[in-house]
Amino acid sequence: MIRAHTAADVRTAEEPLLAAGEPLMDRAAFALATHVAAELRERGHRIPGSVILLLVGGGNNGGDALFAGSHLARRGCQVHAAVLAEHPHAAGLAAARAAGVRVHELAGAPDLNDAVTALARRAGVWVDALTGIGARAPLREPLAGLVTALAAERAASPDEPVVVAVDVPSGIGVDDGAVPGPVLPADVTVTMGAAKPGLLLPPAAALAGRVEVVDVGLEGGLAGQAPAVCRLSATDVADLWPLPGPADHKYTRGVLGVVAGSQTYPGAAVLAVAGAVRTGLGMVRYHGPEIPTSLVHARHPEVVTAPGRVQAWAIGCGIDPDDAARAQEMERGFAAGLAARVPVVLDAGGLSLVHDDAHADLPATVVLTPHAGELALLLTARGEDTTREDVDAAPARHARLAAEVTGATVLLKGPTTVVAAPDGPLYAQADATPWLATAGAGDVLAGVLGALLAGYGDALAVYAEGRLAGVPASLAAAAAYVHGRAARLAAGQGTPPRPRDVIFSVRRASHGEDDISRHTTTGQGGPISALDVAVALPAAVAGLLR
Ligand SMILES: NC(=O)C1=CN([C@@H]2O[C@H](COP(=O)(O)OP(=O)(O)OC[C@H]3O[C@@H](n4cnc5c(N)ncnc54)[C@H](O)[C@@H]3O)[C@@H](O)[C@H]2O)[C@@H](O)CC1
Ligand SMILES: Nc1ncnc2c1ncn2[C@@H]1O[C@H](COP(=O)(O)OP(=O)(O)O)[C@@H](O)[C@H]1O
Ligand SMILES: [K+]
Repeated sequence: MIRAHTAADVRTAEEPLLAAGEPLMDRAAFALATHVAAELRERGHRIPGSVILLLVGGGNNGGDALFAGSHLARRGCQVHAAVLAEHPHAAGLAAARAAGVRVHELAGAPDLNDAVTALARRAGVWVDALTGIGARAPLREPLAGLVTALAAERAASPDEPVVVAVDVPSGIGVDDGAVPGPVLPADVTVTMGAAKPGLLLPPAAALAGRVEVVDVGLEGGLAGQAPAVCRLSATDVADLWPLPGPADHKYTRGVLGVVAGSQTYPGAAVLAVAGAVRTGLGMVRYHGPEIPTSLVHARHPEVVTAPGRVQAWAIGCGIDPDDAARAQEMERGFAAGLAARVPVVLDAGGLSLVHDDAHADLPATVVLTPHAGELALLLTARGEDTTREDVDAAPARHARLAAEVTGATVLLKGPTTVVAAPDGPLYAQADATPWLATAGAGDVLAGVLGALLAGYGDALAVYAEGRLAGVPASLAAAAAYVHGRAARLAAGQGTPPRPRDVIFSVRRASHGEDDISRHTTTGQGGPISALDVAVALPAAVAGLLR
């Protein structure tokens, strides 16, 4: 699991170490230099003679780059430092000069953008060390204008330089993932001590490139702090997965009640049921009129239509809340779920059930699965005027707000899926492929999540605040992971990039045991339908449990 910590938590963890004289910046700078060298090698460049430009701001972030630059200069690189602050890190500057880094003091220069762009054109690597966790986004002028000019220069240059961001791409919202102003997109972000929320959360995460976490010795200090944002990896999801044992039967494995599909959208019933059945569970009880039912049976003869006890509900895919008969069935299912205190997934039309505040204080075992447009409608209906654009600009904040307003867990769909409960960490899962942006994919996800929740059976039925707090959110994140993994398999792209807690450690580097392994990706893949995703689910789960 990747655990991201806020800037404040990182500072709290740093304090005692700095007071004890631990050389945190030396470790950060050494690892940064090692990563820059690795990027050069990976692209087939020799390290001696490579031209590197450091973009140096006035804080310790700039200090990291100056010390790293001195290591690289000693290894024969031609290192230029564009120093953009009046008072850069003094010891870093001295070390850089002593090692032969060419220092260009450009703070206040009238032709700043031109001067830096001219240096940038000659460099194969740009190191973005303008600001780190000490800055509040957006970047102020003149840095904002400079970053805009550099981003344009990079996009226009035939041999795109490698951009390595130090700790975070300068200008992102470190704690909330906002992008309120210009940011230079990075290929790699080398982040110190722990990932930061903005490196996992959309929209900023898309500007960070690959994230490498450097072990500077903060783990002990951070262990006591709850992470702000988590990302599950295959191992975490495997640990959460309900495995059938020899004594299990269909009722102990979990039964899911599904209210999905309508005359108008019959396919949604088939897709939600396919998602559930192929995720694995004891039984699906499907509730619907003749038309979706016959289609569901044609594809899934194992589905039962007799009413009876269930361990979870999935309600709303392919249902228009204005369809009075179907709306009534959704309400009946929801009321039954709440009365029995079993988990309920509300998707698509089912979200209208929580548009008014009749259900003000839902348990976190109710999981809402809106996309950005549906979340905006829900929040607006609950008195928080919100547009789809607002949600896209700050997905995590709006998912959390909806969780607070309703009490439910909220899984917000999108290129990165964000899960928020009223408290506890956020989850940000980026395991899918843009091929998944296709009609019906959300119906499959509702089935996956319903099956997973049903698989926890009565353990979640008695969920209160205690031992299982946070479990619905982690299961929602697990469902997003498996859904994304199935989409990648279906598209022929292999398994999701493997996130690692510590991708690179200083200790390993100094022993020469370079442990950087590469992502398991197989090309661009090809188009998929929602049904293809459902079909790939058993293989996605099996691959996970290997
Ligand atoms: N405390 C330490 O010893 C360590 C710190 N580390 C590095 O230090 C960084 C934090 O350093 P600092 O606390 O000095 O802060 P930063 O270096 O993140 O930022 C401070 C600088 O940015 C400027 N600034 C702030 N907001 C701005 C804005 N909106 N627009 C333009 N300029 C702005 C400030 O005037 C100041 O010059 C981390 O991100 C990390 O890179 C690492 O070296 C690990 C050890
Ligand atoms: N660009 C993207 N990259 C990866 N996954 C995406 C992207 N866009 C959408 N998705 C995923 O595709 C699914 C679409 O669901 P949804 O919008 O509910 O579609 P539908 O209502 O047609 O089923 C969600 O799981 C979402 O997270
Ligand atoms: K930076």
